[in-house]
Amino acid sequence: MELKVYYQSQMHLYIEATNMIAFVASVIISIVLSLLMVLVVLHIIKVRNGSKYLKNIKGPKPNPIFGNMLHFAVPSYKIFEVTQKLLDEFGSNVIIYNGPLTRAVLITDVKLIEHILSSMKFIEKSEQYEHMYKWLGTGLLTSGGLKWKKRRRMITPSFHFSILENFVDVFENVGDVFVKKLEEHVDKPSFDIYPIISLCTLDVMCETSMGTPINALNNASSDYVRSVKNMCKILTDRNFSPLDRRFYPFTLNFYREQFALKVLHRHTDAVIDRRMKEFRVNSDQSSETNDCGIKKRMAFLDLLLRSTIDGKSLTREDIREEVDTFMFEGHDTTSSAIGFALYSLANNPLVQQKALEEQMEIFKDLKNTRATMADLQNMKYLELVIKETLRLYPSVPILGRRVKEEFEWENSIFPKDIQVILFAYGCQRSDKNYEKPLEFIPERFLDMDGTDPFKYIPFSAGPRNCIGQKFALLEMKSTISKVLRNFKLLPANPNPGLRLAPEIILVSKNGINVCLKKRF
Ligand code: HEM
Repeated sequence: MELKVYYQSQMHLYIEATNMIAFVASVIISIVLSLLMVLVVLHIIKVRNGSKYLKNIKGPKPNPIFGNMLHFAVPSYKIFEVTQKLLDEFGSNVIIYNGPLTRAVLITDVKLIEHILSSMKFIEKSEQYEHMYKWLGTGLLTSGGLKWKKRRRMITPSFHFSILENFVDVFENVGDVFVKKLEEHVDKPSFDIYPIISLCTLDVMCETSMGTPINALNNASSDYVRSVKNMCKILTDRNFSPLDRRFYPFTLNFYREQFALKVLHRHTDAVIDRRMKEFRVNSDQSSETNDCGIKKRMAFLDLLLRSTIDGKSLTREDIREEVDTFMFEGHDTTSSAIGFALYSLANNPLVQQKALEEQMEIFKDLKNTRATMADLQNMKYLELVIKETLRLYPSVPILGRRVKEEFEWENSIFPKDIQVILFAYGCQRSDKNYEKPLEFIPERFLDMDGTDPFKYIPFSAGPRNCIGQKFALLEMKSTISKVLRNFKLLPANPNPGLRLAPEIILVSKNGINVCLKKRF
């Protein structure tokens, strides 16, 4: 009898629990359905109301829930293919719904690119750059408005010729270690050169921006090096995540980011504190010379310590923003460009031969000479090779801006706050802008005078162009020249080619594979 009562009560509990679950499930389903309904209605209203705007700009039909994002739900190395199809179908500017209610315009029209890039009205960055705030704060790359203007004015003199000249030694020293590392791969039929280049450019940026070597080439597993790499990966993941940003704190990357940030900021803060102390101690003497009276090399950090805005020195946080920005913006961009330049030289033997002949004219002893600033400036053909590399493989393939003011363009009104995606990669590979656009022809830059400068924007253009482009060009010349003089570059065997993908920078998902033979 007791057992029966027990079973009955258990059964009763079971039915109650089942009813409760069914009730909760139906509430959740109703909420989700209502939200979807609201989304669909808002989407329809938005699309209808939007008809006043962007009248002459077409795009694929958006889905009320995902917008056009399902088009981009492909492996990252297929994104360029998808984008090209959209441009072929809808013209040189395309509307893309990057969510149910938000849209952006993908732009390859050179005149429209010029209109946006050349104007002080359109200097605000798009919302993707906000993912970088935790690491870079609002330094030169991510800031906008008055803060950006003041910082730009303050930092511009740090890239003066006389300051860059001091960095040539750093390029050369790190380049020597780089060549030693490459020697470990000589005669292999194929190897991915990119990871070694990336450590090389990290070493250059650490020493030039903080004045402290990190020796990444020989210590790739140091906490700082791993954290820089992890942060770059996390930023890429966030840019392509279909998850709404509000869910980010519930992802593993959020915790990885916290950890990486601690390491990165601790390192930069420690270097800044040390240099600040030295600066205070030396401020009565000339801190620009060492104990023997020899002129010391100034890192960007030292220049920032001496800078003022509105008569006030920068705080530690201000300086950290800029130093971290140089670390981020200066290392991966340059490694991408060096990687694709070496790949292009390996796969274009006649171009490589011409570049080598130029090196032979400049250096009597190809192997043991260190390049000077004058040597680097004499590398005219190598400069064409680098320019052509950045045309076909722009390190920053996409530039994002948020339009802060409504404007009209060829009978289409661009609404305030719309995001525009300036597609440098598409523009620089279009047959509207270049003959034989997919061929690697450095000589094309010999007679580019008088053609539209906005069809070539690897360093962006206008007021927010790359402040580090001269630095980057010198670093690239120094590094590529060393590789050319020490090794013959050959295509990888077998040659897997490149699987290009627009991450934060342009990458090849299957690596940058080449083969090296020693020249001596
Ligand atoms: C091949 C190498 C490089 C390429 C292709 C490149 C490209 C670019 C591009 C396209 C922008 C504009 C980004 C945007 O509007 O979102 C930019 C901005 C910037 N770059 Fe570079 N960059 C390179 C190297 C460097 C180096 C070596 C440094 C530092 C030493 C640097 C520092 C910066 C900074 C601080 C900005 C922000 C400028 C501003 O908004 O005022 N870049 N770069």
